[in-house]
Amino acid sequence: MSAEASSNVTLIGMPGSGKSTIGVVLAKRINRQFIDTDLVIQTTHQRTLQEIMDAEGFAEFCKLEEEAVLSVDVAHHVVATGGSVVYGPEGMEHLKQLGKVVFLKTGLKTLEERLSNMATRGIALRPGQTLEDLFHERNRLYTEYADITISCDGLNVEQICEQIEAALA
Ligand SMILES: Nc1ncnc2c1ncn2[C@@H]1O[C@H](COP(=O)(O)OP(=O)(O)O)[C@@H](O)[C@H]1O
Ligand SMILES: O=C(O)C1=C[C@@H](OP(=O)(O)O)[C@@H](O)[C@H](O)C1
Ligand SMILES: [Mg+2]
Repeated sequence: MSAEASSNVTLIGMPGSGKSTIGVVLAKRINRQFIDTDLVIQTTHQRTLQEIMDAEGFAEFCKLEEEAVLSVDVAHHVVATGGSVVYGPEGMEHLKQLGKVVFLKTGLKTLEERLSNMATRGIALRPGQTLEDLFHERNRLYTEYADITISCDGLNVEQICEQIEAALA
């Protein structure tokens, strides 16, 4: 990995774990640009994530998400991803090449409190899958891909940024 490429920091974790919120604050604090792959998908396809998910379904959404991730070619960025990014192994390999991958680990209770709008938030749930099922399935994948894991429960955005910065130093 080149020094230039390794300057990126990619945030992964469950929907509601704070990737988009923390990403932009972290970028400002450590003087990087910010990119959210959810917005790359939306602007590329000129549709909201929910519209894509409703029209195309889970498998196609994941394919479009991986394509969007593979199109990201940046340096000195904080990259916030969508929670389902870990279903795309090639996309994850690409993000690992671009820099450090940080897992924002958040407990199920915190996520349940934050994700009151599950039905409209465009979460890639398979038929019959609950948030708890998803939580267990995804946590294994996030852990596998993470270079750094931050336990976020009980911390505010600034405290999480401080922990990420300390782990990157
Ligand atoms: N550390 C935190 N403490 C309290 N609320 C948070 C924290 N991080 C994120 N949030 C809130 O949780 C919600 C989901 O955050 P978001 O950044 O959209 O998560 P993600 O991008 O991982 O889905 C938002 O309402 C955000 O304000
Ligand atoms: O985890 C998921 O299944 C998803 C999370 C969303 O992003 P956030 O993790 O930023 O909410 C978005 O990519 C899409 O709606 C699917
Ligand atoms: Mg987000």
